[in-house]
Amino acid sequence: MNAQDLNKKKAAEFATKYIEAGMTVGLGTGSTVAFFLDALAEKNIEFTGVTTSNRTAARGAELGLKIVDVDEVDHIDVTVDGADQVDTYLNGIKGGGAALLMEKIVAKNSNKNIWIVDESKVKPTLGTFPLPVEVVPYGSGQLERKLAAKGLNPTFRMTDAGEKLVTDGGHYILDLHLNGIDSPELLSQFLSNEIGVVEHGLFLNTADTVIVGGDEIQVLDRQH
Ligand SMILES: O=C[C@H](O)[C@H](O)[C@H](O)COP(=O)(O)O
Repeated sequence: MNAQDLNKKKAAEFATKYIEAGMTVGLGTGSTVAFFLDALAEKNIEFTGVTTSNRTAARGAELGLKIVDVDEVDHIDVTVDGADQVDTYLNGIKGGGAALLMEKIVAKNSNKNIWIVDESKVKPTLGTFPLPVEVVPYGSGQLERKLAAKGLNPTFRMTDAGEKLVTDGGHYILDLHLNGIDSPELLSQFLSNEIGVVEHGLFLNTADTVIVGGDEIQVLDRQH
């Protein structure tokens, strides 16, 4: 296992401390969350897991975990998810695995959000990781041109087969290749107001705690 994966695994294993029997737990998506699912299965406690993607639902089922959809629960105690980049205010970019829409819905319905990342993902400012924007297929070419004219350097996310990637929700992803984001709040507002944008990967004021895997584990808590 390479150093980055080892650090993801360390953060994921540490996060299981926050999960108690009987809880309803939002389960994010991605390679770091995959380590978390393994560690949770090993912990062998009863809990209800709320999925954020077909991938997480399938892996959870393979591990014998109880997995339900978000509308089947009346609350979510805590959600554990990965992130692609996290800044010093604990804002982040998510969606590298194309699961941002369901992840944001689950996060916004959770009492607490914990992110698990390896140390290479913590940056002073956001934006060197391409920002995913989930868009309705109809008119997405027009939207791409509009975002390009704004200097936001969009590209459609493609599959290995050379097709436009389709998310679990049936949408496309436009990745914005930015050179840093001066104001995440303004960009978030701008994107949210564009017709055809379903959701974007800026997760602002969402994470309560970020667990950073490195030589040592760092636990960063949001200052409310
Ligand atoms: O859409 C995917 C998610 O936002 C992931 O949590 C994020 O991309 C981090 O993924 P990974 O743990 O594989 O680096």
